[in-house]
Amino acid sequence: MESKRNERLSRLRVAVCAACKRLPSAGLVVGHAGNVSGIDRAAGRVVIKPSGIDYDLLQPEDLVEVDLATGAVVDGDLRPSVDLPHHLFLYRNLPEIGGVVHTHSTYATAFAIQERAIPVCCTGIADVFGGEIPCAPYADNVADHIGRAILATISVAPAVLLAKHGVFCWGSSVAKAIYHAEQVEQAARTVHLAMQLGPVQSLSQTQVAMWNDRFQHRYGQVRNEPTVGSAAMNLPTMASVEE
Ligand SMILES: O=C(CO)[C@@H](O)[C@H](O)COP(=O)(O)O
Repeated sequence: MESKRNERLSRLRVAVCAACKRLPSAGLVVGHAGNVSGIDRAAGRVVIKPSGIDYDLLQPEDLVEVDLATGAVVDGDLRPSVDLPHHLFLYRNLPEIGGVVHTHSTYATAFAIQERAIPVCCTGIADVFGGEIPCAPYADNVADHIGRAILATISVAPAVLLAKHGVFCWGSSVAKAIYHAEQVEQAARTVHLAMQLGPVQSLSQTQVAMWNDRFQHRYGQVRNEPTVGSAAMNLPTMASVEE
């Protein structure tokens, strides 16, 4: 029993470490910005990036393991990401999620600086997000202010922009959370370009629902894992972590 739990947690460390390394390689962060975490709900543990660490040097054993209920560090010599309280807040309030990613990716943060949602104005955004990517009002970094701002803003999309700050995304696994972070930036870049050409109009709710339903339920293969993200990165999914 104990060995299965330890095995799960070490696989989670591998997944979170690989996802961390994906942030700079996908162009979603510069320097030490951003962070990734994953959760093992059966163990009640969150594994998160250490604060201010070089992504190049990061190893699974460097990650910090935290107790979900208390927020106490239970394994790791390094200080956890400064954004740990927001990750914990999301895990405590969104029981279905398995991974959280925070970035300052360029185009998405440009929308956040303008305090503007990314509209659902093309089929790719409808597919992945099922609606606009909303923007939460500015929140300072004290206590659970950022977590509360995100929670109050969530609609259907597994992502929220944070005014004057960046992006928080999540998913049922670490791999899906990273996939959503990549897709947010792709959406922001595309919509930004479209806006240079003239005003953009959102798709109707009916059209958004049709595209999203097909993508979420009939696109790809039976497990419908994202074909970019977990497969391309060969990351373990939360399902395999839970096996
Ligand atoms: O947005 C922030 C801090 O407000 C973070 O994304 C930092 O850019 C990275 O912090 P660590 O995860 O390294 O502590």
